[in-house]
Amino acid sequence: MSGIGLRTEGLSKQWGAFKANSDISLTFAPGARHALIGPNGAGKTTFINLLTGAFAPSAGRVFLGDEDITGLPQHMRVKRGMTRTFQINTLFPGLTVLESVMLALCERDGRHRVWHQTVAQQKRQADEAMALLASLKLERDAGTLTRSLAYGRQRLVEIALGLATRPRVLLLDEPAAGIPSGESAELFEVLSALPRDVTVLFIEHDMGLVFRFADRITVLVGGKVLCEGTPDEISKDQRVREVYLGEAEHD
Ligand SMILES: Nc1ncnc2c1ncn2[C@@H]1O[C@H](COP(=O)(O)OP(=O)(O)OP(=O)(O)O)[C@@H](O)[C@H]1O
Repeated sequence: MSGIGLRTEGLSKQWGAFKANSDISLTFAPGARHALIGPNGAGKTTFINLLTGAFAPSAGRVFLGDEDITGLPQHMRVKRGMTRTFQINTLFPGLTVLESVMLALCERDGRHRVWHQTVAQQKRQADEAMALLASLKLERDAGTLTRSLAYGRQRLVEIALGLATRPRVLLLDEPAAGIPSGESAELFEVLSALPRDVTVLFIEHDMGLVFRFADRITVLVGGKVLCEGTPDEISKDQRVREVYLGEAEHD
């Protein structure tokens, strides 16, 4: 499948009088590695929740390619090619890495309620799962229980489960949260090597990783877009330095 863009128009989320997202209009180009940054409470996770359909917007629209998906439930958005990972670990601890990915493939193919599969089907699925694990440099962990993996590798397995849905847009909410810094760079190396037909939007607090791996950056502050641009433009933007990067002491 080819890459697909994502666009929002006037997206807003309000709880009572509190505006967590205000009038956000953004475009994420097909194949982009787009970072969403901003101080704590800026509304980044809320925005992702509006994209995935976990929250209904108070106003505004979401487009996947040319299709208006604002009214679609979450599982239909996954079917259309939009997948997310979470800040928290959501793995089955008692399954091996390979079993976990094969389960995700079964689910994708609608075979999770079928008790019988032919040997040929199983083989195809195992081959696909192993290829996916290889693309994330996880093949040597295929037979390991997910609970026995180092945390950084567990996060990679989560990304493998997301990729098993064959996303065209992958939304990552702090994929490196809780990972030691050496391992988080490795995780981002793997992510940046994903095929360009997957559009990646990620939330990340580590400015080193953001500036190394993003080709576009959007800065959210107080639920609004402060600015958007290339890493070079963002690093030179005086407003960003004052509001956000000053805090993170990025140079
Ligand atoms: N379900 C909810 N009901 C009410 N307020 C909420 C809800 N979810 C989030 N908020 C509020 O919206 C604001 C934005 O939260 P959000 O989690 O989107 O920020 P964030 O930029 O992702 O922050 P962080 O970087 O700390 O994860 C916060 O003040 C939060 O308390």
